[in-house]
Amino acid sequence: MAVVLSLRLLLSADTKRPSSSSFPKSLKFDKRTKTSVSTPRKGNFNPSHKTQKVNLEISPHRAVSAVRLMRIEMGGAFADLLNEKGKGSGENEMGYVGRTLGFRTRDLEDRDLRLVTDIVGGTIRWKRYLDHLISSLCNDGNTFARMEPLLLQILRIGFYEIVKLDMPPYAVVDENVRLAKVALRHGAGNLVNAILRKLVLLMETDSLPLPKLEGDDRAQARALATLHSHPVWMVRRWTKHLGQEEAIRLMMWNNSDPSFSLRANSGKGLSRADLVTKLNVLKVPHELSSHLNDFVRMKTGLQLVIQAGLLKEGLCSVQDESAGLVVSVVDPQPGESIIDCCAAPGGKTLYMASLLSGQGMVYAVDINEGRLRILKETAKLHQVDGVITNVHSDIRTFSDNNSTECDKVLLDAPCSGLGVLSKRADLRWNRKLEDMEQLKSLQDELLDAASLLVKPGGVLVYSTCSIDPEENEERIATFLLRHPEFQIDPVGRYVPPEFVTEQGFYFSNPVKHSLDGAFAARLARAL
Ligand SMILES: C[S@@+](CC[C@H](N)C(=O)[O-])C[C@H]1O[C@@H](n2cnc3c(N)ncnc32)[C@H](O)[C@@H]1O
Repeated sequence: MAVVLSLRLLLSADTKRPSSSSFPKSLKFDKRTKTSVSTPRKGNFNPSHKTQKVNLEISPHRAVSAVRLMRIEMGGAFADLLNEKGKGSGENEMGYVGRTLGFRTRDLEDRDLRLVTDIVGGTIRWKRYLDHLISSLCNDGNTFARMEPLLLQILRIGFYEIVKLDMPPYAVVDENVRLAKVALRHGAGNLVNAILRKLVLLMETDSLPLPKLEGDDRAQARALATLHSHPVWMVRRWTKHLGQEEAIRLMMWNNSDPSFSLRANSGKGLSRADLVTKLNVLKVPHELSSHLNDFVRMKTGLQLVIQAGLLKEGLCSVQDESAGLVVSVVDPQPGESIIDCCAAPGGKTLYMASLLSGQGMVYAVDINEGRLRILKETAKLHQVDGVITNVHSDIRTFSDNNSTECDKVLLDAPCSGLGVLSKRADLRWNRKLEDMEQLKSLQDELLDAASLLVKPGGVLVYSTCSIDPEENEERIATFLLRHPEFQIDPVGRYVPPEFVTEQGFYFSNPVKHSLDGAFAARLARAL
């Protein structure tokens, strides 16, 4: 469900991009800084597509991937959107190609869509690594620095297909050259040809120009950042906290294909056994979660689940087990009152509500009205709206103005998301080191506000989808200094022992548990 929720969020975000009048109908990209892409509109929205040129020589997945990558880089699209789309997504994507490049290709088939998903996600993840190779193979530094955006995306796609997807190299060269010639101009095609052929030769002699892991810590961090395609600051941080070997394993996890979990929605009367039957009919390979009764894990087949309408009908949600285990830490019981302080888009609220068996109340507070609206609609769809009250507010104002005290309070705080980089392909490039300080002081403020809403004898759960100790253990340590009325309630009674840290916190480690990274502390307020 989180996926469906975010899809809807993303689509609504898409529609809020600058008006189409500011963009030409189709364009050639001159300078990287001046690039624009045509503005998305809702639905199958390109009435003029029948009159647009159709170029059957260009492979649809490459044209769509190139345009999609351009849009992501411009902030006009989200990297994981394609994972989330069902019927009609091919037509929408081709609409963007038509308006951006001025021609369409043949329609996308399901296989093409899967390729687009792989190529877009992979090209984004491997951006630093690919750019290192591309710039090394350009004749001079200026060629790369001044490369127009569409040309760069075509080259990245070609490099990714050859180096990481192991696709037949000369077919990749031909197809990407053709795309550059048709979408840009003849000379661009020649450049793509020259650079990709150099790459193929280097691959054949196993002599890619990659940095060596040598020199001082900084030099090694830079080399690792290129070899595993992450920002240098993340590598330095993880090397410091985890050691180099573990940091490398983490980066390898972040670069691997994400797996997904589905939660059977008991609120709608669907048991996990019912969900398994449906997945078997769809021939989606899956396994039962060994940690959570309502969850199944799957590596592939999400598109099939979406196309079959299971998410749209509210029968199940896409939710990582690591998030489900945070709810286990809260341990909602029928009859309880629970405040979810940062609730939207509602993954945890909805799961908690489904565990209340119709008795009790989850107050879902969020500062973001749009996201909260989605939570409200999904709660209705999931038939758990009877036990959810939506509150649009900043939790700091809410706790100042309300004397409410509840049995349990969940603060699923805004965080760096460093635990979910395998699912969020572009997040590593958007997150900056400076964000960490701001996030930490926001987390402290939200913790203080949330603590006021816990009744004496009640429980406060602080959680993040970060693996960074400064956002996790450190925030709790400083909170406990400010709030001696709280103490750690070890989570061993609520989650399997492999997730319990020495201090009694819940921690899912992507490398160790093959789940997203997540943290939760359960804090009991004195009577
Ligand atoms: C990590 S997300 C929550 C995800 C959610 N718990 C779930 O499981 O789907 C953080 C949320 O905090 C909200 N938020 C940020 N600052 C807030 C504040 N001061 N008061 C209330 N909500 C806030 C954001 O709008 C965002 O929806």
